[in-house]
Amino acid sequence: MNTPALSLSDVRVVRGGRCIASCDELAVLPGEHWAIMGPNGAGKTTLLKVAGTLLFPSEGTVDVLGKRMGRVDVFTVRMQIGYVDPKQRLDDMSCYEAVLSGVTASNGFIPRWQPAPEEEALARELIELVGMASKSDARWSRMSQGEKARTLIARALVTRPRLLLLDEPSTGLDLPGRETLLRVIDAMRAQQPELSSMVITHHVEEIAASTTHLLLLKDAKVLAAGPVGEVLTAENLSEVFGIPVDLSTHNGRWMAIESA
Ligand SMILES: Nc1ncnc2c1ncn2[C@@H]1O[C@H](COP(=O)(O)OP(=O)(O)OP(=O)(O)O)[C@@H](O)[C@H]1O
Repeated sequence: MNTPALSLSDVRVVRGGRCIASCDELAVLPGEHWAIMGPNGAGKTTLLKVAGTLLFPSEGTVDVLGKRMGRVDVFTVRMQIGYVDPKQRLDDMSCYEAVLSGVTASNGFIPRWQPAPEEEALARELIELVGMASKSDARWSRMSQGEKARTLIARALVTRPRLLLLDEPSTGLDLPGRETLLRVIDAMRAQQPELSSMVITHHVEEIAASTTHLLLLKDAKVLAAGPVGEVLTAENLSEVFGIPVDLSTHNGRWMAIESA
């Protein structure tokens, strides 16, 4: 059976008496790659945190990688989830050390910890995958935002997660930086066919070509969810963002502007 990487049912997150995110039904299958879009405050990060077992909903059922939240030790599930928050700060270590530190999920290199040779080899492989091989000695404090984003993705992949969750990975990147990051995301998905991923983004130009599905959120509710070809429409974008939108495609990617 194709057990979903993530399954949400009647989920509601309530804070201060207000529902800040909800989702009636959602299943993310192995090999599916979802983009999550919606206006500021729509509840995107809140839902991603629920998916990452970092936040428990006030109501509803959450199954992550076949395990029901509330019935299992979340730490065992978390080891199979890669969560990338580009705002995360790491100690001032090298790219190689930062990636390896993902094995122990520590923000710093544990002095007496010795990585296994396979872990070192995987770290090098992932550094290559994210295009940081020539900068594996670069220190965190001197990395550009794009280099940090790529290092954090490699770090999240070092435990070979089955579910990868990225919260606005393109934030603050210039055009070449964004395009490099999207190539990294496409390459990573191609290399790991069983991986499922969810990526929050604010702009359709930041949706990687390998994206299979889209979740649109508005006012803490799901406005539409399904295959990207069906859900990513000018009509849906206009409704979710509250302005008339023209949408076009180019080489398997998308562009959106306000309609004249
Ligand atoms: N702990 C909390 N207590 C009360 N309100 C919260 C809490 N965390 C988030 N919120 C509110 O819930 C709403 C949804 O927040 P969330 O961060 O999920 O939105 P988002 O769609 O990711 O927004 P953005 O695009 O601005 O990052 C926002 O109005 C936010 O202020």
